Amino acid sequence: MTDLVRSWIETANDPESPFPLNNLPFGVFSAGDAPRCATAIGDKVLDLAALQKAGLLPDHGFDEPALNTFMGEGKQAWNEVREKLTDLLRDGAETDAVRDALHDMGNVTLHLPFTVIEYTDFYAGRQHAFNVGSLFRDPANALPPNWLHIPIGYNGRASTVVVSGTEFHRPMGQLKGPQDDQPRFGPSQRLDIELEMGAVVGMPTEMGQRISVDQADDMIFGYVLLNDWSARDIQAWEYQPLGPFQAKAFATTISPWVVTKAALEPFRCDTPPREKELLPHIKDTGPMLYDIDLSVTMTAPGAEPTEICRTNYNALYYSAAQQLAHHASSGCAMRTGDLLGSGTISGPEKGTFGSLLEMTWGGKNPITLEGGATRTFIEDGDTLALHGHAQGDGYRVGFGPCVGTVLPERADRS
Ligand SMILES: O=C(O)/C=C/C(=O)CC(=O)CC(=O)O
Ligand SMILES: [Ca+2]
Ligand SMILES: [Mg+2]
Repeated sequence: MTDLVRSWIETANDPESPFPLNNLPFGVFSAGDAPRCATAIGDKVLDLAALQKAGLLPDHGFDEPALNTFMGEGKQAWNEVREKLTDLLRDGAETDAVRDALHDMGNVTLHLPFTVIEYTDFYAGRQHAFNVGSLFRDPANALPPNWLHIPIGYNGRASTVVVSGTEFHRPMGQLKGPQDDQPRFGPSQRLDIELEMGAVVGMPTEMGQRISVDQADDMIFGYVLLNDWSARDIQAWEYQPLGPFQAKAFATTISPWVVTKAALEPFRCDTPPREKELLPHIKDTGPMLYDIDLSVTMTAPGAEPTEICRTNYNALYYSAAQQLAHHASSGCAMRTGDLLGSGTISGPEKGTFGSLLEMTWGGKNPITLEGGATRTFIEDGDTLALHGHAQGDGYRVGFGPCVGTVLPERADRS
């Protein structure tokens, strides 16, 4: 485990700060002007477009309103910028040029950090797959027969991936409960969250090109928190045989900062023991997961937040590198700005489940929130927030907020 790298920006040295010099995540901000690329340091946002203009950083398109140009340049460029920023921000290195490019985090707007080109969602949490299989199908055969061999996924929607803080309306859809003769069209009554992490693809592949797990790992630029909002009633009626469609297409929230693989390197850890030997194209090549503490809070209107789940990214069965290697294995081209959802992260016991569907066991066991309200699924005005950080020795690597508030359904159709 590495130690805290001290910065001349004092708030970055606070052991509770999500953004010490060890982190240096990438995002996009504006301060009443044009969005451009930034990093976070302590309670400040550092304008990378300004540093690029001043000649303190090479031109990686930091003046653009998305990180895609930089993300497509690959590992060497990513690491060079990280080293340069570390030199500029290190304790004792204070300069006017860098000080002038800082903004208070509280005074800026954070935007979607990159243009999401495509969004694929996986299903790599073993306990989640077991729980959902038990609830939707048959507890005796909860895990599908392919699950221990393939990182199962489906192609989701990039069009509705939004940055933390974006509100959205309750989704409408076709609903048919087990007791109903006919489906009807209406607002979802079983709106849920999914606690996931997103892997952000930096380097692309060509159509037909196959990659090893290690090559896939090198292509990943970094990670975000990801809430894959899910309408369980729409899902239950629509999902066979082609998988989720409208049930997960209406909104997906990500955190505003992409935490780089370099920052997470000290927190690498092993995948779990393999119950079936994996095929060569996705075999483990070393520690492939990360030790990242994750939690979820739920807040009813006017009340204080309640922590409803605490778990760890290391509860997954497949790593993002294995998912990416599998994704490209047929010859599918992967592109800069592809977003891969990990799948819902649920640990083995109660209190570690990453969706309300599991926490309330299909809506049968309500949970009680601060202020006394009870919930099975999400009600209008509720706010859900994912939190995540890797804990180092005297510092932490945080992801920033991943928050969304659900508004009532839209009355109109326009
Ligand atoms: O019916 C199923 O088994 C799948 C259920 C899901 O909710 C799929 C999904 O979003 C995968 C995940 O987040 O783990
Ligand atoms: Ca999901
Ligand atoms: Mg340019």
